[in-house]
Amino acid sequence: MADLASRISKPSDAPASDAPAPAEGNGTEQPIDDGLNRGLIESSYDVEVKLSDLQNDTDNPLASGVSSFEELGLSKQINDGLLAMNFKKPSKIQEKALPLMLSNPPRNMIAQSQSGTGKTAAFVLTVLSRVDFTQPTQPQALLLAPSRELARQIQGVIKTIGQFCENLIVEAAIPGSISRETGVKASAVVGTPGTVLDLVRRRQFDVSKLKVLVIDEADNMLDQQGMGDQCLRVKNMLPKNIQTLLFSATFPDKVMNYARKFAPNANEIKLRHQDLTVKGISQMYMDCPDESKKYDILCKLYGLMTIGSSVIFVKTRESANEIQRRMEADGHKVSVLHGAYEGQNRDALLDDFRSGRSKVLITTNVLARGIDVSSVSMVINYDIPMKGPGDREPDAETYLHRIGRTGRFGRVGVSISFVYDRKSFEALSQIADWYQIDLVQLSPDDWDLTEKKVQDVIKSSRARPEYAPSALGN
Ligand SMILES: Nc1ncnc2c1ncn2[C@@H]1O[C@H](COP(=O)(O)OP(=O)(O)OP(=O)(O)O)[C@@H](O)[C@H]1O
Repeated sequence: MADLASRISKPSDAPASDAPAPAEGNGTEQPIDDGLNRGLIESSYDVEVKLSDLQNDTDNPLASGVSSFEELGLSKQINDGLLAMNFKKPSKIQEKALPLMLSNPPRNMIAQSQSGTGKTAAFVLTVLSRVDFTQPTQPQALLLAPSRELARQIQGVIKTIGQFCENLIVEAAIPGSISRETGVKASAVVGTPGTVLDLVRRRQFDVSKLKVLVIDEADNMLDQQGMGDQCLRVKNMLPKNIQTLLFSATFPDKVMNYARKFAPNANEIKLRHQDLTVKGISQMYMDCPDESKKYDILCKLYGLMTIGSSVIFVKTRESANEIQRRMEADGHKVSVLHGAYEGQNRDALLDDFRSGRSKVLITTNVLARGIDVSSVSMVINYDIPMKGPGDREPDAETYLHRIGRTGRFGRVGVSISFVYDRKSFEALSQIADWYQIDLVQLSPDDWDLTEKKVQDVIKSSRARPEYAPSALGN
C-alpha cells in the first residue's frame, strides 16, 4: 500500500523519535513539510528555541505586527476584559481582521485562519465594540454556530471579555434556553440556526435593531447539505444593511462563491490550503491490520490518552455508544457525547470534560468544530471522516477541524488517524496530499516505539507551562 501514499511516511524511512525538531518559525514562505516527522519535539531546548522564533515569524498565525490590543483602539472596558483573560497581544487574525471589521461604515468580512488561532475573540471584540450598552435588552448582535456546545462556548467568551462592560446581557438561543414568556432579552444572542429561526418566527426575538451578524464555522453553516437553508432564512429576516462576518478555518471553493453572495462586498482574509495545518499538531496514523483490531489498539492507547485529555472521533452515534460500552466493560473510564443526548445532559458532559473530571471523550462530528479545551493533547480519528454520497470522498475539512481540537494557540498535541483497509488508507493519503503534510506511521507491532513517539510530544506539552497562551503574547 505504500505506493498509494507518497505523503504517509513509514517508520523505516526515519523514526519519528530521531527526527530534528520541526522547521517551525523559520520565517520563510516554504511549506514546513521538511520530511517525515513534523511537529515532534525532541527536547526542552528545542521547544524554547521554537517559542522565541514564533514571536518573530511573520508566517506564524500567532505572531502579529502590533504589540498590544490597545493599538487596535478598543475601549477601556474591553481592554480590561482582555487583560483579565491574560490576552496580551493579538494573534495575526485578530490584528488583521479587527481594524477592517471595526471601521465605519461597517463592511462585511470573510475571514479564515487556522484552528485555535483566536478567531472567536476577533469577532467577539467586534460585537462588543458595536453594542450600545444603554440598551441591554435590545438585541443588537446575533452570532450563529453549528452546535449548542459551540454556541454556549461563544456566549462564555463574550461574557468573559465583556465582564467590565456594564449592562451586557448575552443569551444563548439553543433548544430549551429561552423562556417562552419573556422571549429574547439580551443585547447579544448566540444561537443555533434552527432555534433562532423558530424564535424569530414566533416573534420572541426582535431582530429589527440587529447591527452585526456573525456566522462561525461559516463554510459548514452555509453548506446547502447542512444548515445553509436555515441560515439563509434567518438572514432574510434581518435588517438589510446588517454587517455580516463569516469565520472559519476552512472555506472550500464551492462554499466561498456562495459566501460572497451571502456577505456581499466583504473584505477577505484567506489562506492557501497548504498553509492550513497547525504546526504544533503532530499528525500520525495507526496502521491497523484489520477493522476488528481497531478496538484493541484503541484500548492499548488508553494510557497515552489520559496523560492529558483526549477526544475520539467516530462516524456514528451507535458506534460511539458501542465503543464506550466495551471500553467501560474493559475497565476504562470514558464518556460519550453526541446529538442523541438531551441538551442539558450534553452540557453537563462537556462541562465535565472541560474541567478534567472526564478525560477521554468519544464523540461524532458534532464536536468536530470550534470546541476549545486547552488540555486536549490527543485526537483520535477512529474512523477517517468521509463525505459525499455513500461516503465516497474523504472529508478534508472535517479532518482539519477534528485534529484542531488539540494544539490550541501554540500548544502541542498529537492526532492519530486509524486506517485499516485500502479505502481508509487512500482517504487519509488524499487528505495528506491536499494539505501537503506528512503523517508519521505508528505500528501496533512495535508498541514501545509507538508509545515513545506519542509520549515525546504529549509530555513536552505538559512539562512546559510556558506553552500557556500568555507566554506567546509576551
Ligand atoms: N490574543 C490571545 N492571546 C492569548 N490567548 C488567546 C488569544 N486569542 C485567543 N486566545 C486563546 O486561544 C484559544 C483558541 O482560540 P479560539 O477558540 O478562538 O480559536 P479558533 O481560531 O476559533 O479555532 P477553531 O477554528 O478551532 O474554532 C482560546 O483558548 C483562546 O482563549
